[in-house]
Amino acid sequence: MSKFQVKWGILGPGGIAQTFARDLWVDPCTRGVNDIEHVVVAAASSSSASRAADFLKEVRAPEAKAYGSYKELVADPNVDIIYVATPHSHHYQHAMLCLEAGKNVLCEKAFTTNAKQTELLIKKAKEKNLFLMEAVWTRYFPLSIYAREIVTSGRIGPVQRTFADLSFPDLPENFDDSHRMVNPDLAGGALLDLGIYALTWVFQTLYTTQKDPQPPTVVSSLRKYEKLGSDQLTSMLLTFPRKDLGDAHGIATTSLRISSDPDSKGTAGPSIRIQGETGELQIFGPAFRPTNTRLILNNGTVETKNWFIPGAPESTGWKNGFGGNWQAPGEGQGMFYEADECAYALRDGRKEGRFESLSESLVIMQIMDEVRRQGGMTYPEKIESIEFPLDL
Ligand SMILES: NC(=O)C1=CN([C@@H]2O[C@H](COP(=O)(O)OP(=O)(O)OC[C@H]3O[C@@H](n4cnc5c(N)ncnc54)[C@H](OP(=O)(O)O)[C@@H]3O)[C@@H](O)[C@H]2O)C=CC1
Ligand SMILES: O=C1OC[C@@H](O)[C@H](O)[C@H]1O
Repeated sequence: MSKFQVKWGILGPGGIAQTFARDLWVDPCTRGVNDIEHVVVAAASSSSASRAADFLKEVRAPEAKAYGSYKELVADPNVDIIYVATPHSHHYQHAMLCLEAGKNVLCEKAFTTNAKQTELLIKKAKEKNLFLMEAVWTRYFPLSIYAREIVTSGRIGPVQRTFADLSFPDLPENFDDSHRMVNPDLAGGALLDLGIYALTWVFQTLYTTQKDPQPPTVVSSLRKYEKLGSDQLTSMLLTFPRKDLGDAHGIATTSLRISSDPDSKGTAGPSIRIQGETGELQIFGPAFRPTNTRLILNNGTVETKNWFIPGAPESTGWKNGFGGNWQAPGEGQGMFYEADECAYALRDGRKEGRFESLSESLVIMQIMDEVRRQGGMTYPEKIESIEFPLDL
């Protein structure tokens, strides 16, 4: 059988771009995907072509084109789709650059700095008939597909409440003031970086899976990192209106000061609890890359599952410093699941991802705008701007 090949360009050769490109290298057959293949054909650094070339060597794509500017990358006719992996402050400018040049885009989370920017990217993608997807990779995991099926199958009854947390004890020592995780110039803070995953679980279970989903309301509390003004502790209570079932509640929390998993052994219990009238589904592991589930029904049934993420057989495992990015030997990171989704969309002519529509991404950005408004957290005007092009 001939395979559908996707030619990737990487924009911004930083930490996550490296993880993503390593995952593209994993043979799709190891996850039962036999009809597509991924190849990295180009990468661009905003500072130098040699940085892009070093990156390409690291990710085992030494033959790919290395560019010293993003403009050159978007003009490369050999590239099918561009993975935008710069800080979220810059996603609007960089994704718009790609779309204007006629490229399909997978853009890292958070989609943009604010909802207006997301809205304009969606408008541009539609106008140009291009594929656009926010890289909320967790949505494409087999574990997430299972969780959504548990909800839609009715096995736990109508879901009344979902709790989800993603917190890491990184402050004050792990990030200097210029780090993208805290620097307001790079749209830093817990909410846009980590809180989006807690919101992902709340939305997957109370919005994506509903027949006629309505945007929720939110009340929230946000504590700033005194030094810089970005958020370090944010808690959100969302109310999802439902016609026949009554309101459901989602509680999404995030922090850069405390941990979802203080002993790194899971002793603290599930990071996500999806609670229905006849049972609950618990999800274990960091909310962005969970690996275990436990279904507990009111009738006493308990079903536990491990969701191994297959990688290159020779992979010896690795850990990349902060934020719980690790892989056990033989594991992949799991970013290839979202890459596969992009491949199938390009092959089949779809313009958005199946498990998070662009309109849902927009609703989530609107919620994060509202949480920032309630907490009085603003970013510098230049990164909130909708002007394009703008040299940030
Ligand atoms: N899905 C996931 O699991 C993860 C997603 N992310 C997301 O990916 C994005 C990037 O994060 P991460 O890879 O950790 O960031 P890094 O700082 O490691 O890399 C970002 C890259 O963007 C480029 N860049 C362009 N302009 C700037 C600028 N003004 N300041 C800093 N870098 C710039 C740089 O490459 P150059 O200038 O050479 O082009 C840099 O290498 C974020 O939006 C983050 O939310 C991050 C970690 C995990
Ligand atoms: O998206 C992410 O997921 C993993 C975290 O470690 C990282 O900080 C974040 O950007």
